[in-house]
Amino acid sequence: MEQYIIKGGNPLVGEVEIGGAKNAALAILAAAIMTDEPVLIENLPDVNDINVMLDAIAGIGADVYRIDRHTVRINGKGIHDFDIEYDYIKKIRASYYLLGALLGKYNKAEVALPGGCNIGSRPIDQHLKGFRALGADVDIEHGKIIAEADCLKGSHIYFDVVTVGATINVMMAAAMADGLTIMENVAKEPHVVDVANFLNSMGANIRGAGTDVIKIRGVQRLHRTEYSVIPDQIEAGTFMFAAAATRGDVTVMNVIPKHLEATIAKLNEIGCEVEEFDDAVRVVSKGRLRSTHVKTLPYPGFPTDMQPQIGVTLSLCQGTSIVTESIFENRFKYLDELARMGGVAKIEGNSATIEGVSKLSGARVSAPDLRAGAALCIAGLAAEGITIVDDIVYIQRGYERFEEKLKSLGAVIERVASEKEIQKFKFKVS
Ligand SMILES: CC(=O)N[C@H]1[C@@H](OP(=O)(O)OP(=O)(O)OC[C@H]2O[C@@H](n3ccc(=O)[nH]c3=O)[C@H](O)[C@@H]2O)O[C@H](CO)[C@@H](O)[C@@H]1O
Ligand SMILES: C=C(OP(=O)(O)O)C(=O)O
Repeated sequence: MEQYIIKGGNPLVGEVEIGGAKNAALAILAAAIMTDEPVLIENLPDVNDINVMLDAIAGIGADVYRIDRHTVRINGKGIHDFDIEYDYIKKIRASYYLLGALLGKYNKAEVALPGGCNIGSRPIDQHLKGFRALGADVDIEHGKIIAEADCLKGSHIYFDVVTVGATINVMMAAAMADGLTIMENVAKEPHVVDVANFLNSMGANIRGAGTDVIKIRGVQRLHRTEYSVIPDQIEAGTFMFAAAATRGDVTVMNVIPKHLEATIAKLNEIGCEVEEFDDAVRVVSKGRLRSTHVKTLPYPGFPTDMQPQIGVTLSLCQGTSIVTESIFENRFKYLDELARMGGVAKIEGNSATIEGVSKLSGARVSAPDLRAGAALCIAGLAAEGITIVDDIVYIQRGYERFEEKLKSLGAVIERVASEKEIQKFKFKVS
């Protein structure tokens, strides 16, 4: 098992290139199999979840040709199997997108119940409600979701909760249904818009993505396209909070500043200077930062996927901050790990009260999930002494060359795989 070992205390300084959005790319890869013509996708992040999705679609017969680390050509013509057996696919959340894609194209799909980070109970009832409204029979048997329809028919669907996954999944299936689908109370995240744009570039007729109501007029076939995935707002935000927590000066490059508004607002509130450019944002963090309150909400609210990163930063701000997690009930596990480093927080229900401390001290901690793992690395970078982060396999699900990017900003961090390497690192930096 690999670990990160970090010697904290260096302010992060410099420029860092942000990759394509994992959560947009995963849905786009699934949607790419909905045509029998070749689709070229650029700006893919080279992370584990993407590789699992590529293997899964190749496993059912799609032609997958990796042009380079960030570009792939996919042709769904050869798909011969609508049953996703592939062992790893059930471990990723986005496996559920293959249901919408296969159901839309072939009117049938069998996919293992999805996994993903253990951040809450994560039901998929709204996905199934949407498929059923389109006329599919949906059952769960032996750990698999089995969906089938004679013919999908457009429908009027009101989602009971705002869900990114169900919005995208049902949108994919409806793209090839007969007639008009109207989806209300949908998610407005940038990746919902990106997937709609991608499907439209293949000939779909989807209007309203980015608002509360999406209207989809089904088409009979989709066609070839070339598409570049949007930048990852969560990767960008992670580096922005790393700059804040280490009192650094970091410019995140290749971003869409509009997608980062909630993050920028919170950085301003705690006392960072934030400068916006056309496709870059600079964060300068000087002196002691001050506390603030934050509540996670669907976009354009503050993203739940950035809650651990701001939580760690707030633990180094003067005063008391309250963090309210309104999307997933189990996203505070990083605070228990942070306590080993001197962090002070009290969790009550879906709120954490974080008392700012003047310093954190390095310790051995475990990444409980993807974003919590990244947040603990931020803590290690800001702390005095050496931090070891175990279970970085979670971080590798969603961050490309994380340690290399951090190193380019002056961080002292290594990816190691044994106690011997840990000792070697300690000797080198002592
Ligand atoms: C692979 C991927 O893109 N994952 C993202 C996706 O997860 P995911 O698609 O799982 O998250 P959703 O947006 O669907 O979930 C939002 C809320 O709706 C609830 N819900 C969801 C579906 C459903 O059928 N029933 C239901 O009650 C969930 O429990 C949660 O409280 O969006 C989350 C919210 O932005 C992000 O944290 C995840 O990083
Ligand atoms: C929680 C996340 O991913 P997943 O939904 O795939 O678990 C995430 O990207 O922060």
